[in-house]
Amino acid sequence: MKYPLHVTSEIGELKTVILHRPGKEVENLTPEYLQRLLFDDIPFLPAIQKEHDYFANALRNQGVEVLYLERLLEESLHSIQLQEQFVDQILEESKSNINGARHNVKEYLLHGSVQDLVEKVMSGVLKTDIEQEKKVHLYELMADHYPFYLDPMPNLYFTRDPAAVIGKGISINKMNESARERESIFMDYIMKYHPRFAKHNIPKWFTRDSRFSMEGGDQLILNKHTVAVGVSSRSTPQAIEKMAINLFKDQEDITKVVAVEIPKSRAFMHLDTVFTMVDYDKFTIHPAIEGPDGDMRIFILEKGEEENRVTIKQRNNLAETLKEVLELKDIVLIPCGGGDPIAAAREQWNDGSNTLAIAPGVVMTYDRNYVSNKLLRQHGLEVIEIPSSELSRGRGGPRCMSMPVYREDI
Ligand SMILES: NC(=O)NCCC[C@H](N)C(=O)O
Repeated sequence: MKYPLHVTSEIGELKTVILHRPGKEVENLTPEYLQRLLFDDIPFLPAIQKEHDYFANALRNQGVEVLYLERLLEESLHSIQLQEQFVDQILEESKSNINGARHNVKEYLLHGSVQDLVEKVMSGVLKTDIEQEKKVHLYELMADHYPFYLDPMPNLYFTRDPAAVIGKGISINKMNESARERESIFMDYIMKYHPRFAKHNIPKWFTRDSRFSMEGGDQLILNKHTVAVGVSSRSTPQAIEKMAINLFKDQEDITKVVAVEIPKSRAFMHLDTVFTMVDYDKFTIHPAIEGPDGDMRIFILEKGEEENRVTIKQRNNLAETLKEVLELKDIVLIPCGGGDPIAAAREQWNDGSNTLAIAPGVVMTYDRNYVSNKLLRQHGLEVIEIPSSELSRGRGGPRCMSMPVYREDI
């Protein structure tokens, strides 16, 4: 069987991708919990599903194999024993909400098909889901005070963040936000138990038991030698260094990890919300990540002399650093919203810089970012637009909504 993981760039022809079709979890959002669950508004489920289906079909029309996270997880939980083990881990990691009610919630989750199990875990378990006569604790009787035993996971359709394939291996991420912490359990199970992945000895460059967080939106593979990682509100320098050491040991071609510091703000939560690669020498950028005179804090990590050490060189200009590490004479930075302060801020808020390259020079973007889309076309890119009224409410774009597992080399 063909080795299932291979990603050596951001732009190589995309062959296989993992998506999650938004489900009932987004209907379990209410205004009170929006901020904690990292949403700015409540999507209309039939409409967000329609837009997501359009996205998946657009990928298929380009010859991309679309795998769904929910199906992969169901196929991974192929024995009763694994289903129980999975539920125990989910309950363990959701402990704040299930004090004393563990047995009831476990029984509720395991009663039914494996599809039901996965759907219930993703959509959350409401106090009203458990029969009234089984409840013995005060908090269980107070659904109005807090409605959930298990919180919903509305951010699951951003499959980019909980894990990232790099080269022949994977980084199973330690999520920074508690609302997203459990999401990376799914990819851990898929890699360990799904028949497509389990029999290959897949290297893990980073694991979710780390004390320090890192999320996939910050992990960009510039070419087969170079990975860029955002130092952001979500990804820590400690995690980046740890992953760099592991990559330098076992991913033969990787020689450089470039840590790019970005402002710690909600609008710029990951590097891919402000910077993506769209062609061999072209990148989208939100100009606000550069300080006055284009200054930034950028660090190039390389393998150190001593075991488990790296050497670090500092740089301060993104364009110059990209030319240096990619060995290019020139590069083009395409500013989100054309650099106009209003259009740039508006389109960046709706993920105007968050493009998904499906081949060199061919990208998927949200239709609403018409200023940025026009500019990308003026720079010679082929732009495939995705409807985005509802998808954009979760604050992520086409790159955030996709986890590439196989790309052709460039
Ligand atoms: N890579 C990305 O930027 N992903 C978007 C994640 C949005 C989600 N609501 C979050 O705050 O984590």
